[in-house]
Amino acid sequence: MSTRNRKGKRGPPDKNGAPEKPGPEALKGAQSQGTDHDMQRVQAVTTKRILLRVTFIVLTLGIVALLSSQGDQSGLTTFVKQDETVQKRILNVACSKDYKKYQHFEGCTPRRCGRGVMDGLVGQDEAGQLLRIAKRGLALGGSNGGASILDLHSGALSKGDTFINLYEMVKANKHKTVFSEDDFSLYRKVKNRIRAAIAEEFGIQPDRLHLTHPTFFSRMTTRPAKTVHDEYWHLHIDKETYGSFDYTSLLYLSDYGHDFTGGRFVFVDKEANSTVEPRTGRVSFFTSGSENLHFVEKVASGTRFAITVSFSCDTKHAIADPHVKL
Ligand SMILES: O=C(O)CCC(=O)C(=O)O
Ligand SMILES: [Fe+2]
Repeated sequence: MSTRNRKGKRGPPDKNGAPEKPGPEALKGAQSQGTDHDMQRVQAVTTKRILLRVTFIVLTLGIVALLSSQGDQSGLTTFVKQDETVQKRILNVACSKDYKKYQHFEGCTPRRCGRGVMDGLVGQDEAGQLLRIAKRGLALGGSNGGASILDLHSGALSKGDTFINLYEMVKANKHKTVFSEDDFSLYRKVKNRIRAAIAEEFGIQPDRLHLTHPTFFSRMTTRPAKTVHDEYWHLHIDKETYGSFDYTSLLYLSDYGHDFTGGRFVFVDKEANSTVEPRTGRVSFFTSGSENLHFVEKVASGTRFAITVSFSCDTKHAIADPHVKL
């Protein structure tokens, strides 16, 4: 806005309607008085504008920083990042109403629901050894599509477009056993540690939690799916998908952003989805009802290894620890 225009409009009209012409001295004084006054107004308005702009910029930057620290524009937040180490991070979530329709096992069925991540539970050397076990077993089979599994308990192994039984194949081919008692002993030790951590978190006696089927190693790649078994990325509820699950845990054997991209675990919540970024040795666990609806993103590059270790409150669904099959 120009001060000259405002000044022109404000001058009183003379009798002819023309603005009165003040004398030179008056004009000088009036001009200098008007100029000082106007200068002060201009400065005040300019200062106010600068302050408003600075406030606006600071607020905008603050909001952008807050949003980027919490998630991206798609409403995705990160529960645990790959490059952080968490002793234990817990989020309590309200148990779904679905529990009413399931059989209740007092002292075991979740009364409190939630999810948690622990990085210190399984050592890097243990995770490395478990990865070698997974690779050794999966090398004897492997899906034609992007998802292969190996179940140490039953011997189920993806092969081509179907599954074979690794233990039967080994027996039929008169191979030496693929896994040693040390391998199984490590597997049991790690499984029991995960079980104890879940039991402690949810206030359950560990022996009330029974290992259940399916408990398996998984290998996920970028290969296109050949059968439905390769479609690991679907949204699901473990309790609905697997029936026997009450508490699910995942032990990651590879690193998001290093060994593979994509492949993050995603909890689907009302407000915003939240991811667990796999990290070698990281244990993620949660109650298996619809309060923990989830999916795994498609792997975009590399290979992702994990173990799904699942527990049931129902003794009918208990499976035995794996041993060397002779
Ligand atoms: O591997 C994962 O991160 C999750 C797998 C999963 O959702 C499942 O096995 O039910
Ligand atoms: Fe699942």
